[in-house]
Amino acid sequence: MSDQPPPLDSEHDRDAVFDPQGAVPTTDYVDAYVDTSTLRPMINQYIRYVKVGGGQHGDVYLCHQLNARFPHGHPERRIPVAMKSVKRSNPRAERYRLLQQNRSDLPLSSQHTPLVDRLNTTEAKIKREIAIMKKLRHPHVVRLYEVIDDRMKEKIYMVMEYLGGGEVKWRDDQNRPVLTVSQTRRILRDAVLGLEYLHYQGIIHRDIKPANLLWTEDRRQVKIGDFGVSHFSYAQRLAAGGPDDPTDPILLDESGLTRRAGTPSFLAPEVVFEHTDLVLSASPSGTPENQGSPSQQPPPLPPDAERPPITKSIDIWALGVTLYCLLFGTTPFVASAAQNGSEFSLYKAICNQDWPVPSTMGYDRVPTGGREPHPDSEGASIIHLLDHFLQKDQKRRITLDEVKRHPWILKGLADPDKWLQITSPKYTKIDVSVNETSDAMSVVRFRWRWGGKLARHVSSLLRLSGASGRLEPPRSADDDSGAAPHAVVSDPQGRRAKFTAQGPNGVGSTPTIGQPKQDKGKAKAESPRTLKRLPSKGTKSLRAKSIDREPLGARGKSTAALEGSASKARRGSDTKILDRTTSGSSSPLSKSHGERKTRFAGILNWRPKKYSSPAQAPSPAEYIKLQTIGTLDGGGGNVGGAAGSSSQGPNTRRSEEALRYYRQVAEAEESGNLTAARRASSWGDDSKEFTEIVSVQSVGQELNEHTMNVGAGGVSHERVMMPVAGPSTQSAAHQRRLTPALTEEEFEEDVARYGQPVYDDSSTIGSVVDVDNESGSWHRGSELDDPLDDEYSSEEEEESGVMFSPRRHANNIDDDEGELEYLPEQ
Ligand SMILES: Nc1ncnc2c1ncn2[C@@H]1O[C@H](COP(=O)(O)OP(=O)(O)OP(=O)(O)O)[C@@H](O)[C@H]1O
Repeated sequence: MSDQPPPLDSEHDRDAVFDPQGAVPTTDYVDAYVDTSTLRPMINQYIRYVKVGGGQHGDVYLCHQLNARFPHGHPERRIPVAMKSVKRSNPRAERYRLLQQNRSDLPLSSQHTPLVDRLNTTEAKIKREIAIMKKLRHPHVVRLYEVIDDRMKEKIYMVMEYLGGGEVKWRDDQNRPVLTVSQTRRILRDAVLGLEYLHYQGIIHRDIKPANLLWTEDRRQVKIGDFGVSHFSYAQRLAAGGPDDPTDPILLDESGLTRRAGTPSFLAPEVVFEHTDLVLSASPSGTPENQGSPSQQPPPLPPDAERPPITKSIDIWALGVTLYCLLFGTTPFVASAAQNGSEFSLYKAICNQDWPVPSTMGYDRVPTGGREPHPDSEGASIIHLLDHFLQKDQKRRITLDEVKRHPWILKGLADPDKWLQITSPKYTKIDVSVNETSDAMSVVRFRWRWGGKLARHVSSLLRLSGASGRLEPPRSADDDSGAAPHAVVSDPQGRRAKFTAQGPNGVGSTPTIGQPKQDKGKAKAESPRTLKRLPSKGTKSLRAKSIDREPLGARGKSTAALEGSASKARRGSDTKILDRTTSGSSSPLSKSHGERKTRFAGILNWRPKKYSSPAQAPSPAEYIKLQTIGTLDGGGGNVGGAAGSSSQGPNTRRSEEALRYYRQVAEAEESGNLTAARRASSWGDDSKEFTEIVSVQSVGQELNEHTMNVGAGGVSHERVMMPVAGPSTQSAAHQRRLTPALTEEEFEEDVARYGQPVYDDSSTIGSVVDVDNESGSWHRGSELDDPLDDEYSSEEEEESGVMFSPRRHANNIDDDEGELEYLPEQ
């Protein structure tokens, strides 16, 4: 395997990686339609399918990005993405915030009130999450592709890489581990790499836990997601060797770090420092002799005791807790039942107690040897690592670099030195300045104009009749021929309009690596008539006039200003703590293309030909292959692992259920498509290896938990499919087979009520208390919204100003009143 894999940008290169270059674009309009082929709702170029997750601020949907530039059947014509829709204002969160502010015993000192919280909106928090995600580009970090932010709408949409495997599940309903030790090691490796990259970028995640590690669809890799409470530290970025580049000022507000956020069982001792006992503070190693027992409570710290700084080390602690969870099926520290499972008793335990060592670890029940394992045993190695992870004194806690070099982590890797070299975050550095971000704005759009009133009327008729993608007879899911109503092509220099004919389906707003340059011309040629047509007489845009274009400069500025920051408020749950379940509860074209290429030359390994220093930079294939080698080693395949067993633990699976739900249809209609995104994340662009790994799978094999849960880096015994159609064709029996996580009663009830199974989940819990104002309360995250929320006719979306209307197809544009309108450059 050569260091420099072949270039990826030959036309229709099936191994091209879906890895949009440049800044994440912000699209400043929302056009909502009903896709007439699938009767699914569409937002811009995205067809929305099922809800795969719900969080504090919004829901996450599986969507397909249509890319009409590719022919029917092309694997990249429809790329699965995850779309998180979040409301700008969350009345409940706002009420809670106001309540906090109004409570006289809960003064929020301005000193500790982050800038974004002074801005005081849910929107600011979302903006912060977006601003952070925009900076991230790593194989083990969930990627943000596009932000759809129409200021006239109530919701902001974040289009992300779709992780079809769902959250990492780590225990069954009996609190037994469901992952093998080998699988656990591979998950940890992935998480360490992702986290190392985050820290290198100056980002503290603050909510590392299994539920925020998402599986790729094939369960070979995990990626870190959910940056809702993450914190960007410019100081840390510089300390990590990062460049002194201009960045979003709102992200520079360091005060947010003093506010507690995260999930209680995963909070580091320094975060809940005030619960530390005096004895421990005198000898902060956290050794067993420092344990505090309820009967012999050592005195608490004096009030003026100095709080340790909150650093990236809190993520390392949380990763250690995560490792413990995966190995043992329980959290290392639990709230005391004697104290009614109060959160304070949990914090006491975190700060003062040692953690127990169960006799076996993993689904495969590997003996640990307890606290005194045989020195040569795997148990000894793991307990040693855990000891260093769960070091209460942050100064003595292990660093990620040390974790990577730990013998257990390196175990089985074919070439550990090489692995260490190529996974260094210095190869994955990315710098996206504010200017670049704001530059990635729409300058040209085409408007699909046709009977707005009629569209709304039809839409409402559809709603009244209860028609929906979910309940309607099946349509050809790939019958999406073409252009959706609008196209946005960024022109960061704001000089000229760029024409595309494919509308929002095109890559104008989400470019694709490997996209031949000729495509633009080709696209023009495909529908030249469209571009020349004049606006239709007497027709109305479905979009509000007020979102018409504004001067580029103004828009760019406003976007920059919008890049808010916020530490995401989290909600906690005493109940969760009591139940020991807290842990699991839970395109951009800008600047010149050449310049962009250069700027991103050092990013990852996807485009090796652009490395300035080939001798240093590993090739994508090398990176991936080594990863694969490392994860196929030493019992690594572990197909026998029980990851994500059928038991319905506190973490339910939505993404993977949704995926499996579609899989059968995919088999019927598409031949094993594997998105480039997935190839990128799993195998890179080495087509040979990809073929070797994927093509051996037995297509007709029955799906089951066993084969679906091979673990990070394991060998999938399933053919990897794209979800391509709605679930409506499935019989109840078929659905039952695909939803093992549901009980019989749940299944029947769901089918009776909704016509299909509905998946359950719960939100992350966390805190919005200021660490200096401990009396803040905890409360549970909201449950998922109405399971029918993914209907395009939802009241909520009407309230939000999103009206789905029937969408027309590009190949029908000559039929009647349909027109494309080109809005010229101002
Ligand atoms: N990119 C993705 N691909 C697939 N599923 C996803 C993706 N992102 C999120 N999900 C699913 O949606 C759920 C909620 O997403 P996320 O955690 O980002 O929302 P949130 O509002 O921050 O939630 P929380 O309140 O738990 O923090 C996740 O637990 C996961 O199951």
